[in-house]
Amino acid sequence: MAAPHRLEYTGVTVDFGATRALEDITFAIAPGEIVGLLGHNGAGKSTLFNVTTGVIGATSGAFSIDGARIEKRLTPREAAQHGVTVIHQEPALAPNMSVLENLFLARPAPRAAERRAQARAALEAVGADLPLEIPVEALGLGERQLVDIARGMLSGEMKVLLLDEPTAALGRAETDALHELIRGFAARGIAVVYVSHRLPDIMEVCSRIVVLRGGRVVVDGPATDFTPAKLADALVPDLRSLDFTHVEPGPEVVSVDVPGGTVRARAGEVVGLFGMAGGEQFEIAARLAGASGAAQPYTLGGTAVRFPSPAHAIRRGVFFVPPDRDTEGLIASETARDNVMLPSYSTGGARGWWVSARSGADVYERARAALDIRGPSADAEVSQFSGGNRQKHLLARWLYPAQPALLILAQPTQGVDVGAKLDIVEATRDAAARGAAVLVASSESDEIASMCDRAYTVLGDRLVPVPRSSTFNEDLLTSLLAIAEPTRA
Ligand SMILES: Nc1ncnc2c1ncn2[C@@H]1O[C@H](COP(=O)(O)OP(=O)(O)OP(=O)(O)O)[C@@H](O)[C@H]1O
Repeated sequence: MAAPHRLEYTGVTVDFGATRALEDITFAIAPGEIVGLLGHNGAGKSTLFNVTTGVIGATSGAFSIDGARIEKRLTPREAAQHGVTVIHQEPALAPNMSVLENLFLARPAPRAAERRAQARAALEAVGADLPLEIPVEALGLGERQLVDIARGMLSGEMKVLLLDEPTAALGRAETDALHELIRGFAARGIAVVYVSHRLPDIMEVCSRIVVLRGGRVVVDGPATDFTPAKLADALVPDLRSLDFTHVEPGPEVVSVDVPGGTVRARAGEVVGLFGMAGGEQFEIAARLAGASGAAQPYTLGGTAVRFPSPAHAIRRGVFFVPPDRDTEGLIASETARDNVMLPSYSTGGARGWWVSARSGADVYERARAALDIRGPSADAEVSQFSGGNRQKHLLARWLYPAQPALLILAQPTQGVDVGAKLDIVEATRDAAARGAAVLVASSESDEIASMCDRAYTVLGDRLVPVPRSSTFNEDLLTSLLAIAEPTRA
């Protein structure tokens, strides 16, 4: 008789009130398979993971692990005991506790010597030779993810590994290392489900592709059947092209001296700030918006400014979308509409923005249509929207209620699906066409290339202007390598 499937879903359906997030999900994964789970924002990927890890219960249907059928909702701990491990983009670890303490957090710990031996074995299994006593906050993101995976290994035999956008914030080398580790796990018979909006990552490691749309499985086949274009088409059948028109730039809006040179942007321009993952470009972005400890003096619309807080910057039309959407941007318990309209309610009237002439509801609906936001109604809590649709709310807040003078976006299209990327690029180009200067800070060269008129590459005390060209994406990477080389030597 054939070995049972490692993981099998049979008729899993999940309703959130009137929203059906998953409908009759039925598919099985063999030991050693690496399945790429794809779908646009709100398609149901996180919901399926949450059912599998016991975060939520299915409305109907069940799943089984190694043939053992699981009908009722497990606690997350029971799910771990069944061999289910999940890795998120940002690992859920206690930052100021040590590696060792984190490994045994919320689980029965053996005696000290045994604990250390088990910890070492688990870290070795994930290829992480880390000191046990160092606080987790001292580690890089890639290393923190490895600690998280090692934690999963301590629960017993790992049977199923769920990866939820694990590489979204990783650099190339860390991504390669993680992929190698995933392949190793698969070779040992673990079933892997890999969620990512980065199609090249999926194509690189997955042996099979499952696409969700509207909570249902719409495509299921071997990865070799797909080209990137075919995949994009399966995800968003009516994908438009990424072209945009450049407007003739107006007067200079911003000029700021940073180590290595001066960053300038004119009205109508979208200018990239490109660098390493977690690099200086994000600090520059936050400083301009008053969102960093050190207030940065610079020239805005011809006058010298220095914003001690985001509120000061907002009053001058400097809007900032930070990279970490959920913790820095949105208020989970407020409605979707209020999350978009909130800053305008407090300051809009005084400045006579057009928001004051219309009701907030109109503005919200306009933003929602322009960004193609999908999910529950405007009155639902924003936490009920999927990750990508939450992100669109944050962008909507700064793009629609008021016209920005300077719009600063950090990784605006990270974690959103291919269709949503286009919506965001269009909305950003539109803000520029209406007269804003836009700065886009990113560590993804293709994100910069998809929306910017030109860019600066920043690293350490170096700043290199990169003009747009037909090889813009490669030029960005080359410029980063060129300034990174001497510092490595
Ligand atoms: N707590 C909740 N309450 C109500 N609706 C929810 C809740 N969580 C998710 N949903 C809805 O379930 C659907 C599926 O969302 P899910 O988060 O699974 O999507 P996803 O595929 O992971 O999307 P993304 O790529 O944007 O993270 C969406 O319509 C979402 O609005």
